[in-house]
Amino acid sequence: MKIVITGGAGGTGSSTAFNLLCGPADHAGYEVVLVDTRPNMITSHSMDLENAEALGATASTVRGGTAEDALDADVVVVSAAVPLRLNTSRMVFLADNARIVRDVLEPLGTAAFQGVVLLLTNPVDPLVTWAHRQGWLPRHQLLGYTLNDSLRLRTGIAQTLGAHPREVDAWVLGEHGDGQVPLYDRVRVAGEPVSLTEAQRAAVEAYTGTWYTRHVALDSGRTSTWTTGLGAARMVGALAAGSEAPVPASVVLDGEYGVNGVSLGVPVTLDRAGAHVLEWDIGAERRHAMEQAAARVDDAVASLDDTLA
Ligand SMILES: NC(=O)c1ccc[n+]([C@@H]2O[C@H](COP(=O)([O-])OP(=O)(O)OC[C@H]3O[C@@H](n4cnc5c(N)ncnc54)[C@H](O)[C@@H]3O)[C@@H](O)[C@H]2O)c1
Repeated sequence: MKIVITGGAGGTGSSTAFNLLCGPADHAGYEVVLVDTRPNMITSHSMDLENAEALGATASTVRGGTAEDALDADVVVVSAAVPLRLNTSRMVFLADNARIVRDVLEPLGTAAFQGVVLLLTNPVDPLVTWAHRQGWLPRHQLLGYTLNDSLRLRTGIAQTLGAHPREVDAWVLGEHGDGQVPLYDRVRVAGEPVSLTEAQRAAVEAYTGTWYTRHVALDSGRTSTWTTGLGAARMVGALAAGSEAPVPASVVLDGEYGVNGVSLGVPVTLDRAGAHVLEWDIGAERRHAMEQAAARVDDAVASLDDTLA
């Protein structure tokens, strides 16, 4: 498996590489290639990470590379982006990051790329939607990383109920942004269904609803690099080996959940071909929320088309 990380000198990209090198022993050895517009930083990470190979659980390797490495990769993780700055919505990065994503993905479209792209760059749903509309990649080969919303919901529930987050199974679909659609009626703790009281739900939402703004307001200049690198590496592992375990990811929908032609977070299974959408019965209220989230993303893409025209 050749895994190219474009933006690999940055926080999430280098964390993804690290987690791929340390990954579970049942994952195959990966050839991890770091690509970035900061060559010295790539060299720095490669010199550091290649020494960690000796402690790795598999025969994975890491090296620096160039943009051409992506063309024959099995998976391209894209975390290339402009630097984080103070904001209250990921949408402020849409136009600047779309230009970067175009530089990365357009050549893949031209080269009839056969692998899968996992896009981390924000705002992830409009960028996946927009990139798909350019005709560069079929929808199953282009997925956006949205796992963190569900992880934050699991953490919020765990803290509220005094459980360990690992025991909590809880899902957020919809937009990786204001149009989140949490599935409170599917919450399980230690395998058992759990119904939160209004007060418990309010406590959870106080955690999840403010996580992004609280973190950005720290003005640290860093994103959620540890969680995202670990989550992205796990998803690469599922893409490589194939997995029946559902995970959330943003995929352009083709009528599923009442949405057409817009990418939103939905449950998927992963294998070498990419993402396969699972259609769960989420009820009329949440289907409506999915449609509203799709309208928000669609509006953002329309504004982007105007900006880039
Ligand atoms: N989807 C999610 O849940 C999630 C989670 C965390 C971060 N993110 C997003 O991921 C992106 C990256 O975050 P980060 O913390 O790694 O940022 P970062 O600033 O640390 O890294 C971005 C890297 O992209 C590189 N880059 C810029 N233009 C490039 C180009 N044309 N080609 C190759 N490399 C290029 C930069 O040199 C830099 O090393 C941001 O958009 C962030 O919001 C998404």
